[in-house]
Order: sequence, then structure tokens, then C-alpha cells
Amino acid sequence: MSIKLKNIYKKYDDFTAIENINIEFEDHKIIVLIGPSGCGKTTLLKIINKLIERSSGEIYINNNSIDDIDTISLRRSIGYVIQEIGLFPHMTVKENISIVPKLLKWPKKKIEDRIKYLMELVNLDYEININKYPAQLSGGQRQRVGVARGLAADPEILLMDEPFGAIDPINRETLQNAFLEIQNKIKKTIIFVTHDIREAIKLGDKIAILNKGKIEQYDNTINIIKRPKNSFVRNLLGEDSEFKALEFIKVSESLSQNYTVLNINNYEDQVFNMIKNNNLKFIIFNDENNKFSGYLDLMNKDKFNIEKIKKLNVKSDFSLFDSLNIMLKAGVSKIPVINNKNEIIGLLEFESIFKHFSLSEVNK
Ligand SMILES: Nc1ncnc2c1ncn2[C@@H]1O[C@H](COP(=O)(O)OP(=O)(O)OP(=O)(O)O)[C@@H](O)[C@H]1O
Repeated sequence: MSIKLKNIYKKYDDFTAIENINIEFEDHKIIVLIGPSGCGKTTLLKIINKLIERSSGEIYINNNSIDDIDTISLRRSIGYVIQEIGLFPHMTVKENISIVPKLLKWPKKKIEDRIKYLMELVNLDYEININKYPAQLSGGQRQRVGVARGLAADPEILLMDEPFGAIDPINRETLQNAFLEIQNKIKKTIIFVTHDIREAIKLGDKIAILNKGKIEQYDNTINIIKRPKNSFVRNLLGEDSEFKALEFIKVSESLSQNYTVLNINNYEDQVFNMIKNNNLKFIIFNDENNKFSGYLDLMNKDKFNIEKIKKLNVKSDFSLFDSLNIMLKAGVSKIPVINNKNEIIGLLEFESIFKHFSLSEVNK
């Protein structure tokens, strides 16, 4: 569902928290709101589900004014995820997730099925966790429950206010990756507040940069990085914004096919002859089920040795940032890319990362 905000103002006496905001959030995208503390991010988010009443302006969801929908129905039709304090401590995981479906009077079986589906979606073991209280979960697990609860009634729109803000950096990374996977499956319209620019670049299809209640720039993430509109945006992006952009580009957008696939079960002599006769340089081995089994990079090595087969690979949905990190740590300049069925889909090479990056001034 698309959301359109027209001439939105929010005033507290003579202080203007939101000043004439005009913006459209498109269907199925993750739109990140970012800006310094107090710039109005949370206010703007809460104006959409009427947790805060705007002073003036119009809001349309799929071209219908939100004032034509009663407030309770509006709130129930929009998922809302905030930092972990959002879970009710005296309710179990199950009770927390079922709040809105119960209010909507869903039948018991439908709620039960939905909870099972959501627990699987956010990767939490149902049997182990369903009857726990929030205090019995880790911060990351609580946040997964928060996401499941936000999605409970299958809303088309999800508002997320710094949902991973209280999580330590390592678990935060895991949650962000899980979140992107989830969005790939559910394709909701998500408005996501953060003040972490890396998180914004990693998660946002589009980014809206706010400053003192106004929008400084709103565009596709890559365009923001490539063409910051002014010094405010440039400062917010920081010195290494080009490098940060690698977070945002998926490996699958940067593949080459400069390799040969052989079966791992061939006789060593046979493999050796194939390599020698065809002067093969990069050989990927599949097993009998066509699943990735390993590779040999003979570019810088003069001798073939089957024992040197490496298992290293990256998944197609990894970012270039994560992949580059893996390549640098392993000291390799090329790495096979596999899909989630362990099938080879291409090769990621240093050169193509940089080539791709310098050509990336395009709309996402
Ligand atoms: N009830 C209120 N009365 C007066 N001013 C308010 C009220 N609520 C919020 N504000 C002001 O409105 C501005 C925007 O607040 P908001 O919470 O939207 O900022 P934010 O960008 O989400 O900040 P943060 O990143 O720190 O969470 C702030 O300057 C805040 O002080």
C-alpha cells in the first residue's frame, strides 16, 4: 500500500516539530527515515497511525484519506514495532503476538496457525519459546517477537521505530539480515526509523533525510550516496559513504561467469587432463546432485592439486560489503556464489565489485 503525506505540520505551541512535509512512500519498499535526534522522525511515524494527531495536512493510504477510517481500525491495520520495551512483560510470547488478532476476533485456529507461521518466519523455535515471558528471552529474541507481533494481523504497512536500537552490534547485524530475508518474503510497505546511517544504507530501498522537521533529501539509497543534495546530507553520510554503499548492493548484482564446472566425483586424472588440455583457471566442483562442493583457483598457482580444493563461498543475498570482508579475510580475489539450494550461480571477483560500483549511478 502506498502512503502519501501532503503539507503535514505538527506544532507544539510555537514550536514546529514537522514543517510542511510532502512525501510518498511506495508499495512494497523499505523506506528509512533518518536524521539527528529531535528532527521529527518518531513524530512523523506516529502521525501516520494517529498515535500523534497532526496539526494540519492530509494523509492518504492507497489514495484514501486516513480520516475516513476510524482510528482503531487504522491502528490495527498498520503494524507497529518499537524497541524492546514494546512487549508486555506480563504476557507470554504467544499472548504478545496474538493481541491484535484477538482484538480482530480471529478464530482460535487461525491465530494458532498464524503464530506458528510467524515464529518460523522470524526464526524462533515455537516449542521452546512460545510460553516464555519476555524476560526469559535474549534482546535479539525479544526483538524477533516484536517483529512477529507487528506482523500478526498481516498488515500491509509496518512502522518500525528504531527496532534494533537496543541490540548489540553483532546481533544487530544478524537481525538486519533476517529482516531483509523476511521482507523478501512478505513485501510490505515498511517505514523504518533509525539514526544509524549504515543501517539506513543496508536496509533502505529509499532514504528520507530529515532535519529540523523538514525533508532535506528523499531518494533511492544509491542516489543519495552518489548525489547528496547538500552539505547536511554529505555530513550525515560521512566520509566513507561510497564504501558503505557496498552494504546495499547484493552479490547477485555483480556476478561473472568466468569459471568451469566439473563433477567432483570424476577421477583425479580425468580432472587433471581436463584442466591441462583446456587451460582452465577457475574450476568449480559440483557433487552428483549438482550442489556446490568446492573450487580451485589456478590463476596464481602453477600446479594442480586436488587436495587444494577450497570450500569457501558466499550466498547470493549477501551484500558486497559482507562478501568483500570474507574475501579479504580469506585472502582470495574471487569467490563462488551459491543460491540457497547450494547451487552455483556465478563468481564474484574483486574487479567486478569495483566496476559495478563505479557504474552504479542508476536507480534501484
Ligand atoms: N509533547 C511534546 N511537546 C513539545 N515538544 C515535543 C513533544 N513531543 C516531541 N516534541 C519535540 O518534537 C521534536 C521531534 O521529536 P521526535 O521524537 O519526533 O524526534 P526524533 O527525530 O524521533 O528524535 P530521536 O532520534 O531522539 O528519537 C523534538 O524536538 C521534541 O523535543
